[in-house]
Amino acid sequence: MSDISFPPAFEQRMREQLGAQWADFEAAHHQPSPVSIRLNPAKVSAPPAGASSIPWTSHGYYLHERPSFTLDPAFHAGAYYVQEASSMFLEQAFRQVVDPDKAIRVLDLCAAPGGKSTHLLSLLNNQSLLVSNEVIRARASILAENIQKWGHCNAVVTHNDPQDFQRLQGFFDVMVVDAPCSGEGLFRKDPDAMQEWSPDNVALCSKRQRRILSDVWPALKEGGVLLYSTCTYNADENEANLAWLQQEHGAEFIPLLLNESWGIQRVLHQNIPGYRFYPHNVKGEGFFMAAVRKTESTPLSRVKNKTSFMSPPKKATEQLPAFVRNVEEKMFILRNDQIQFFPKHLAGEIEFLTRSLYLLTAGTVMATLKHDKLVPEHPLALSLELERDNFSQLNLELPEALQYLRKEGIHVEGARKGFALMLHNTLPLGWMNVLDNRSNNLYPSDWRIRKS
Ligand SMILES: C[S@@+](CC[C@H](N)C(=O)[O-])C[C@H]1O[C@@H](n2cnc3c(N)ncnc32)[C@H](O)[C@@H]1O
Repeated sequence: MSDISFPPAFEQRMREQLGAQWADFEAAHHQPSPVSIRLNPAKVSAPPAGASSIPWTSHGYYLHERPSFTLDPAFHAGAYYVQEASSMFLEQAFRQVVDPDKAIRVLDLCAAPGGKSTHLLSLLNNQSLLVSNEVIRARASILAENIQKWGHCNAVVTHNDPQDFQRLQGFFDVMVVDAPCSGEGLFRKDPDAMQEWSPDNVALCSKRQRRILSDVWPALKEGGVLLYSTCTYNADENEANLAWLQQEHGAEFIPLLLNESWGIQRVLHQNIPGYRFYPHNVKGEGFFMAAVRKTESTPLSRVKNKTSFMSPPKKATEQLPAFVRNVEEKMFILRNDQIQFFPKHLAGEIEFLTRSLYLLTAGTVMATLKHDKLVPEHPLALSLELERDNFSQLNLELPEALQYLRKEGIHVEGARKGFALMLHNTLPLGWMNVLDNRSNNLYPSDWRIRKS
């Protein structure tokens, strides 16, 4: 049993906060963290052998041991996301407050590496739009990678400061703010996080969270819903921030229904309900979530239907049906020699975003244009919209699949000349370019497996 010594000020506060439950809380920190994944229901349906369901989410599973995810081709194919179980409670909040049939605009403000955004994509209907934002550049690239892997084309990845969203008055129906926090709920999983913890850091985080909330609040429409979460236990970063939001702006709190057996604690602060996850009561890490409805009147941004995107040249457009399903329902745009596509009905909204924010990706990055020819990009191989039957497909056994994912050379006997799709257990992994006497592995260098 490893010895855990909490920062003294943290321990003192938690002892007061938990009372008789303190001993159980401390004991939970001597237990291993549960390992959990969330399946991409658009790519796989069968749970892994021996896995057990996470009760508050439809596609989340606890694994009985931690496999090497890096050496599992399905992980690289976007078939699942490795995510901490408590965070998947987002699904409960979302399903309880959002009409599933309505086309809505959702912002995930602090989105990297993409756990909540990929989850939201599985919950949203095809008519809806997800704007997934990250303020730190390197993290925004990882976010874009994870969104592309998930395979949906109704997401935009932006790299902006929260205050930039003030340009989008009343634009969003739902906002998820999974705020940067002091991380008390991660002490079991990552004991090094305790080194960074201090009462001053909690105060700093709380101040920053208020600034983030007030920066982004104008972009939520009247009647819109904010889902606020952190992975920390203290009230200053959670319910006190929400009480502040209510005082400063018009907001009402939305109670969520809980199943008692889940072990989630309902907290009330000035009559404001929040939901707290403690590792001794819940099979997951520390987490907090609350749902808030905006009651303050807000002017609405005017989105025009007319767009001024650059279209691909005619010769390229003629080739699109060979690559993508239902091209008539999509808009294809040319951005820096790359063709990206998204649902046609979202064109006005995405144009509006392009004028107001810095977009890394708009929908799926499908191909690069080379002398009027389309060279497919990696995300197209993982896209749910790929016209798969138009390509040679080669199912690789595990050793070859790993060779492919390391970007090594592999034999592609029997594949037609041209771009061929590499698969493992029927899941697309990426492209090979098959030439007369050789073939080129087109797996992206940045994404390749480096582990032996
Ligand atoms: C808790 S993490 C988000 C995790 C993510 N929602 C997920 O489920 O994968 C918080 C994120 O906020 C970002 N962040 C840090 N400072 C920020 C700020 N001042 N404004 C907005 N986001 C910030 C961090 O880079 C980090 O990606």
